[in-house]
Amino acid sequence: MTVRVAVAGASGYAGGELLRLLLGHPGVEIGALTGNSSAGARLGTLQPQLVPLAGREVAPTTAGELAGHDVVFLALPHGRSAALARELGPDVLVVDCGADFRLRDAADWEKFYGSPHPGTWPYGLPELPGARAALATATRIAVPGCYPTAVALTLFPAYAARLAGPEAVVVAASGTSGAGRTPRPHLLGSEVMGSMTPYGVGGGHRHTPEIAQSLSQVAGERVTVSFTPTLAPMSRGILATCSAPALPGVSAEDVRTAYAKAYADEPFVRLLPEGQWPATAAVRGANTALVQVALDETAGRIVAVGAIDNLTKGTAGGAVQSMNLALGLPESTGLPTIGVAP
Ligand SMILES: NC(=O)C1=CN([C@@H]2O[C@H](COP(=O)(O)OP(=O)(O)OC[C@H]3O[C@@H](n4cnc5c(N)ncnc54)[C@H](OP(=O)(O)O)[C@@H]3O)[C@@H](O)[C@H]2O)C=CC1
Ligand SMILES: CC(=O)N[C@@H](CCC(=O)OP(=O)(O)O)C(=O)O
Repeated sequence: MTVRVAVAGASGYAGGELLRLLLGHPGVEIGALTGNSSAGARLGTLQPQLVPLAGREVAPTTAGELAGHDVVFLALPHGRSAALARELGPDVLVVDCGADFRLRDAADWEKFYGSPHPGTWPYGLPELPGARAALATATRIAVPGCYPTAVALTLFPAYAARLAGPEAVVVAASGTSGAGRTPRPHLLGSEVMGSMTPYGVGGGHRHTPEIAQSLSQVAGERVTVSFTPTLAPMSRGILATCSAPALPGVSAEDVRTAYAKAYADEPFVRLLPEGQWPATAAVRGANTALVQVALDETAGRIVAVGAIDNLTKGTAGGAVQSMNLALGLPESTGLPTIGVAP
């Protein structure tokens, strides 16, 4: 089976990573590549790493250009997906890398995105309990945000096993590609190199409700999250340091056993051997999450750390993984698990 795939937002970081992965996918033929300000340019001038597509012209992002494909990936700014998706038939698999359809709670959406709630699609994080069944029959998929992917994979086993109390604390560092390709002063090399700084502090980051949504769903109760993102001087990668209160009587062995059980059969999540902690360099370009966990007995907290590549497992790799499930293909098809290090 070969499916014809279009990528809207092909000139951006997420679109570029999607195309890198799709070029190595044996069941895919790459159709339309669309952009906005870059329409009319050759892709090779925008994404020189995508050598086989260098001569392809970027088309404008319209429903007409995206029609006639089996799968359409949307890698567009927030708010641009709903209108396009409505014009693509119900039989087309639409995989949205943006935030528009991730949140179930309309009030959360309106508070953090400042616009009417566009709706909710099946959430493209296959490792979450119950997600694979929903994705197998989906024709619309909401790819999680990069921080929410990293945090959910790092913390959910503690909630699934009922080991943690409902107040999670997360500090996560991201590489600058997480902010997209639009030039902004705080992303200048001279601002980022040799420096780290937090942003969205105090519950203001729009990924806070998305993280809480996943953890609450797994926990079966409302989990609150204190989330502090930081910008790190690297192009790719997220390192999420997460903790939650250990419930009374929970032992280090309980914690280790819960994580080992959760990830025993997962193709893309690896619980590291005891004592080894994740590093972003090890997952660069791979659809892998590396996770480690410990019980801090003095503080009474479960501490877990996860590393992903924000553009691979955090966006494009997760999107292709979900596409595979929705098309009935083996979930790992076309997805690298080997990182590029150093
Ligand atoms: N970067 C990341 O790590 C992650 C990104 N995402 C999501 O993926 C989506 C794309 O992000 P990213 O690739 O980083 O962003 P970029 O800024 O790198 O790319 C944005 C893309 O959208 C196009 N675009 C810009 N404005 C419009 C418009 N008005 N109408 C149609 N197309 C437009 C751009 O086209 P042109 O260049 O031609 O103007 C470009 O192709 C976002 O929703 C983002 O939240 C999700 C998880 C992680
Ligand atoms: C470093 C950086 O700026 N990261 C982005 C998150 C990127 C991501 O996952 O985003 P979406 O929800 O936009 O899809 C941010 O904090 O806004």
